[in-house]
Amino acid sequence: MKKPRVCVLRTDGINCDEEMFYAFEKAGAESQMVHVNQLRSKEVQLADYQILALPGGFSYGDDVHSGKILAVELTSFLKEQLSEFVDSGKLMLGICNGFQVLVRTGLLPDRNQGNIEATLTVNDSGHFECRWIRLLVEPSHCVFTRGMEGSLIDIQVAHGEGKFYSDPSVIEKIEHGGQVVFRYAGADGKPTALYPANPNGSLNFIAGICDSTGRIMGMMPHPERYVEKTQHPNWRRMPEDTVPHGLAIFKNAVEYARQM
Ligand SMILES: NC(=O)CC[C@H](N)C(=O)O
Repeated sequence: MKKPRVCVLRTDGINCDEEMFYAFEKAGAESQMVHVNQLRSKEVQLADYQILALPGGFSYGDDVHSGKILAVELTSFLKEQLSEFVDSGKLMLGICNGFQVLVRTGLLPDRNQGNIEATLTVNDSGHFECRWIRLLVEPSHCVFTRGMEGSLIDIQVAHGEGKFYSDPSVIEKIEHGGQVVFRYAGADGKPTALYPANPNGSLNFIAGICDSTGRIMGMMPHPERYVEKTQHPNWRRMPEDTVPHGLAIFKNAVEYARQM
């Protein structure tokens, strides 16, 4: 069966692109590094891919606001291509800086390019948080977490601006629309506002959301950093057949994209 093709989008300051590339390859896809200028010049066509992956990092040095400049670039020069991509049933994944970009384009929470309805702002702690945390996978429309609902996953965060924040009416829409995909969880497995289990103070403990189709997903934590068992600090104590929690997310995406 043909491998789904993944466009791993790069630009100045992105630094999690190699990991994203590897995670999708490991999950059975064919990854390709694409610089945003290659899409702008039409040297590369977005339509040739089934998945668009926006990696983490510090695009354009987090200047103005994390993810802001890349978001403006995308909505200014690639708006139609992005809409066509989503409307044709394809997948988009934004991790950390990629999530910030998706929110600042308006593609999240619900495919409204140019209309920013939410933000990811400075962590309540006031500093960069880089460590392992735990997430609860919520029941949602998200195709990336099929079969994982209700489970707890171990994952790393690495961000300074990860606090999900928006108007209460937007939060309500996301909550009632089954668009909350991940929440920060405490040692008891329940969603929590308490630091350090919740690293940023996100409203409703939100760590990741999807659009109403479930095909655009953004999350602050980094699943691409846990696609090998040995990346987990306690890997020696884990059962032989443990599937790294991050890999499960990429496998779901690849499985879905195979059916296209
Ligand atoms: N790892 C990342 O993608 C970091 C995102 C962003 N630069 C922040 O600090 O919030």
